[in-house]
Amino acid sequence: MMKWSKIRAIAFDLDGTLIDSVPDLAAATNATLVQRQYPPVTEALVLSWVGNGAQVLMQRALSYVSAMAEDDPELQLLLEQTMPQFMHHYGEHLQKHSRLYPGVLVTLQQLKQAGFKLAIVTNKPYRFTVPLLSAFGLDGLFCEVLGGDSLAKMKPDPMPLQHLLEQWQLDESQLLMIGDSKNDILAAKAANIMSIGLTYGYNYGEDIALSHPHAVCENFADIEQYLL
Ligand SMILES: O=C(O)COP(=O)(O)O
Repeated sequence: MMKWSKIRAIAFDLDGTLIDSVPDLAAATNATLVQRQYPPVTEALVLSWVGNGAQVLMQRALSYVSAMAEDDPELQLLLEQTMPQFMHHYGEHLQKHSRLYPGVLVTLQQLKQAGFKLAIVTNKPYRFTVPLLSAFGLDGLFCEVLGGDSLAKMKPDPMPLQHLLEQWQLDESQLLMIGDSKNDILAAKAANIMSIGLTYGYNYGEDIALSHPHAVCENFADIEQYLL
């Protein structure tokens, strides 16, 4: 039986949960596409491609503009050539237009104050995750930061969450995953831990409730009712 009162540590997703990062991801995607002589795409399209890390985002973007299938070997080759350009552009944009969602900073501070161990478990490459956290004054709050490339597998694989369980010597009932995407909820279920789904982020246009997290919240601060 899963119980909120057992939770001692919380893993947070980043994009679409703590930070609205799509404006900068879209700017970097478009700078890359234009550099490759493709037309730019809308922010709404980029939003629908976020969730499985930088490489898959660019793979979806290139497939869209070139009309090649995502698994076409020619697209794979193009992707390999294009990734360094995307990584450069995203490094340039990182926090230009991104913003923290309402209530994030205060709620995280209160949870830390209450004694919860906090971690970031994102599919964003690690090298962008750390500077983004510090740009928004969040860096001191987390004892562990795992990027999409920190371990051999990323969400929806449970590996990053299993890593935290092991690292922190926690029982499965003591770790909670909070995120906006089905990748977060699937990873939590595969790791046999509790999860909260947030409705305001990016989930490929799907209702997060369809992934059956243990609770659904409309605002970040609403998570407090289960924890404080
Ligand atoms: O970078 C992505 O594709 C998604 O990142 P997230 O796991 O923080 O939502």
